[in-house]
Amino acid sequence: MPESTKMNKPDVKIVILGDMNVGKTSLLHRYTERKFKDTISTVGGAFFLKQWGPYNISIWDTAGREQFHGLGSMYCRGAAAVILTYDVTNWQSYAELEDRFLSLTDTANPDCIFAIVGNKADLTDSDAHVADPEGGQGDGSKALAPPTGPAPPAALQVPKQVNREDAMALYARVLRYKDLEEKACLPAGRMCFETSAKTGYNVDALFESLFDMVLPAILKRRNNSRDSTVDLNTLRTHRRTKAGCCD
Ligand SMILES: Nc1nc2c(ncn2[C@@H]2O[C@H](COP(=O)(O)OP(=O)(O)OP(=O)(O)O)[C@@H](O)[C@H]2O)c(=O)[nH]1
Ligand SMILES: [Mg+2]
Repeated sequence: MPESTKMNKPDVKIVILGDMNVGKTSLLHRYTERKFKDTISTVGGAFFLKQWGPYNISIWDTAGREQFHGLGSMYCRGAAAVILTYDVTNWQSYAELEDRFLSLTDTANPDCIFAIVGNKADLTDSDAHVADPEGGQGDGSKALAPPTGPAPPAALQVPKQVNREDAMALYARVLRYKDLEEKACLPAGRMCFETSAKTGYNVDALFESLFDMVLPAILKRRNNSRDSTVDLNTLRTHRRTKAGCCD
């Protein structure tokens, strides 16, 4: 049975946002199916459930197309983590994150975690052209990802328009937008990733470090709901006592 059909209610939610064509769906395919396959532009949104230890994590893929923009804040409602994705060869896709997508995260959890992800690193970076040697099966087991051949000659590489420093600067601005103290948050170095859905470069590292980072949010939610649970036995005894006027 596929992993996604035997799952229960999700404990926590992660949302992938970003402009159309940056590779959001491809990142999710790469992680869940260990493949880079043809995609069609996402309509609305779709989600995948991942079991991580005893917890169920839902990962929401959203549509980057302008016409679906209004749905973004709905998908972000209650999110414990948001992945802001751009294409490293496209400056506009980076600029759009702040102009168009950041405000959608107003509905996320107050302690939501943000990751900034520059995808399509294989187009610019020969390291990213090599399949991720840590590539796992998506279930925690590790296997070598298929080789992807030699890196393209430098002349065929696309110029990189967005650098890691730009991503780290955006991370700092996101924290300011959220009114969060930089010192109290996870450091930019851990939250900015360059990935390639095509080769698998850094894809497991992205998703699996986020899964670990949202675990405290799950535990907090469980504790809160335990605190607000009413013990029916206590309540019944109390009611009976009151009704009988014996107290
Ligand atoms: N070279 C390269 N191409 C990629 C990569 N990721 C995605 N692509 C290509 O980029 C195009 C868009 O990929 P999608 O995953 O559909 O993009 P998306 O962000 O989901 O787009 P929307 O659903 O429209 O918001 C496709 O042609 C992919 O094959 C990557 O890491 N490297
Ligand atoms: Mg898509």
